[in-house]
Amino acid sequence: MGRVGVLLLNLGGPDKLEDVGPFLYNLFSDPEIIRLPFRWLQKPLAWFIATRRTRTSQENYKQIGGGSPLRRITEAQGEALKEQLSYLGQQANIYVGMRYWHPYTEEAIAQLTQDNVEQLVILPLYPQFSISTSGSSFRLLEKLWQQDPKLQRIDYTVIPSWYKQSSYLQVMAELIAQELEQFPNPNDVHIFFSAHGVPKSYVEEAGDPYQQEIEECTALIMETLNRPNAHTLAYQSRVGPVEWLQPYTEDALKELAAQGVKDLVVVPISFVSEHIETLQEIDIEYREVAEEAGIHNFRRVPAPNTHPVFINALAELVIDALKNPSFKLSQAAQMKKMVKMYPQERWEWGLTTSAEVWNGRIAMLGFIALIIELITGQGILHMIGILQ
Ligand SMILES: C=CC1=C(C)c2cc3[nH]c(cc4nc(cc5[nH]c(cc1n2)c(C)c5CCC(=O)O)C(CCC(=O)O)=C4C)c(C)c3C=C
Ligand SMILES: [Fe+2]
Ligand SMILES: [Fe+2]
Repeated sequence: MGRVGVLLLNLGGPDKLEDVGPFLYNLFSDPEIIRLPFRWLQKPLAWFIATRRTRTSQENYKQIGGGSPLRRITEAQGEALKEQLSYLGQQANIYVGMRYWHPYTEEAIAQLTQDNVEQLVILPLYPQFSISTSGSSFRLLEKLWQQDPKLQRIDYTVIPSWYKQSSYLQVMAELIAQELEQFPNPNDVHIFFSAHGVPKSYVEEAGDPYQQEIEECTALIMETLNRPNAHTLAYQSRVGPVEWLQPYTEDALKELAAQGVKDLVVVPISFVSEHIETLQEIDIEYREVAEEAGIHNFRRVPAPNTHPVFINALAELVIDALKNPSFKLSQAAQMKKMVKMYPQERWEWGLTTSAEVWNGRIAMLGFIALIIELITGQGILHMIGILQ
């Protein structure tokens, strides 16, 4: 076996408050995050939304110490994975590639080519696949591969999603059980799975398998836990005015409180590391919502981070991937036949010449309206709540 590398993919987060603006700009510039009919509008709109969101987002990062812990935790996971792989007899170099902040995926790719990696396992640190997370990273990697003949010589394989992996299910069940045991009557505690949301159209129009994988993952964790507790699945972190997957976490918490639930354990299900959406959104914002509604005993299950059973899950995934036939980026990006990802797909209304002309005119009007709104602070985006 040649020199082996493992590329861990994650979203990235601002290390300090000054990074928040440029990080948000990178995020909103991604067409897999904001799906627009006109590609040329992407960057101005990204700049606009990022500018308007920076202050609120900075306030949130301030509450968790002034920056995201995602880089530190992901690097620690990488070191622990290297050790565990070596213990299992597999030597490998680990590379961390973030989508929207340092260390960028491009930096990781440059490093692994310099190290002459011959066999590579691409492992997203998202248990479930979504167009907006793993899909976006795969799309970027596909582009980098097409551009670089050196990369094309690497024998690589992709793990598109891994929410069914037995050691992962085991660690989730263990972490939940530990939290349940903190209550006087563990079996009476309500288990609340809070998944990261995505716009409903991703699932219903673009064919994102995310919701189905989240639902299956929840059922598998409950099966592994093997306890009689009642449970709920809801979706957090909605951004913007469009409809996202429902029920929303906030509404579901109020609903459970109205039903008389007093003891609750929240399980963050789309993440494997602590970050702003666990430390700020769940621990501060949703706790407040729950307590105000009457759920007085609110606990949160920690993310797996560097838990040894979780690191072993990652190591098992890598070892299995090296043994199995390789899975290519093009296959991973289009796992389900309906999945539509940019830039391949074009909107139907852009397919005729006259439609293109009209698209351009409408987009120009939209862009002018956007600039006016930016200057005056008044307009449709304020009215519908996308801007404050
Ligand atoms: C606007 C659309 C967004 C979609 C769709 C989305 C999906 C999605 N995101 C994660 C995981 C993470 N998101 C993080 C930050 C973050 N995400 C969005 C927006 C969307 N996410 C924003 C605006 C931000 C910045 C924070 C904020 O201002 O709210 C992070 C990094 C957090 C950190 O600690 O820095 C992660 C991780 C998943 C799993 C997901 C869909 C499945
Ligand atoms: Fe989010
Ligand atoms: Fe996000």
